[in-house]
Amino acid sequence: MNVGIIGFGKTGKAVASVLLESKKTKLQWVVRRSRLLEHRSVPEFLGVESAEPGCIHSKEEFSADELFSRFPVDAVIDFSSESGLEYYGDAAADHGVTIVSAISNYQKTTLRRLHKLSKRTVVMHSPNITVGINFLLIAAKILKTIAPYTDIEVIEEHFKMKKEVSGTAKIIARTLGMEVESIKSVRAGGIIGVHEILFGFPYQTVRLKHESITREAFGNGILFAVENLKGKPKGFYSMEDLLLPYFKLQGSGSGWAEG
Ligand SMILES: NC(=O)C1=CN([C@@H]2O[C@H](COP(=O)(O)OP(=O)(O)OC[C@H]3O[C@@H](n4cnc5c(N)ncnc54)[C@H](O)[C@@H]3O)[C@@H](O)[C@H]2O)C=CC1
Ligand SMILES: O=C(O)C1=N[C@H](C(=O)O)C[C@H](O)C1
Repeated sequence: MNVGIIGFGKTGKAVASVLLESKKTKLQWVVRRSRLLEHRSVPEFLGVESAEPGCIHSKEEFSADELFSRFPVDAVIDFSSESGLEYYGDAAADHGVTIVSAISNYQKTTLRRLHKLSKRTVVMHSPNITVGINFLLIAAKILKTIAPYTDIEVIEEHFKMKKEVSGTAKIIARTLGMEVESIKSVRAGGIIGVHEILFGFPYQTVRLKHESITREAFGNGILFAVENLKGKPKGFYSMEDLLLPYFKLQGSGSGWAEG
């Protein structure tokens, strides 16, 4: 699958390195704000051997329409910022390019715009694209259904410079019917991303916890997403939509629960 990345910052670089290593994707280009490194290649920048072009472009160089026409991709992956969609959204829909947006904190208006684009192409949005956190979210929903009486706390930990409350934590809180103001945030050092959902039962505590050890974890999530979006009809998808089919365990089951 031919892919392009918008945003070549902390996470875009890590995701690009994972995509270059994968045989499932071919990195055609990355688009960044600055003209620095223009026309160099991501493999060269990362110092890795790769036959993939991974050409570095600045958003000033081409319109997105020109970019998709000259360097076609099957999917565009967004690790830029809220404003990234303005640059590529319409052109992606015009060219039938799948949109995978990983922007964690969208304003309502931008989210509505993304939904509108999903009428014209496949769109996936995930504020946290790791398989682990989305599995946790499904597990938390199940546990809350089993034990609606528990006290629940959502704790998120990130690197010192992250200003906003994590988009992941907000989705978790909203999914569990909690106020986003109740989220506990820790900012320290270079923590990549930790999310914990604590269920306080009367005589026990259940902690569902996920830790992104390096930003390459998000690259693995992207690989899962593009693989599972293949062949999907136009529409709006979350990582949960892609994970749920895997919850139907095959066979009679051989777990310990059968005693
Ligand atoms: N969904 C997920 O799993 C994850 C989401 N994120 C989100 O991804 C975004 C980027 O995170 P970081 O890489 O840590 O930030 P960063 O600030 O290190 O990198 C963002 C890059 O995108 C560029 N950029 C911003 N707006 C742009 C535009 N309109 N066009 C082209 N380039 C643009 C910036 O110049 C910068 O180089 C944030 O919203 C963050 O919350 C980050 C990690 C995981
Ligand atoms: O900014 C980040 O880095 C991350 N942001 C996402 C969020 O805000 O939820 C996801 C991940 O935790 C890393």
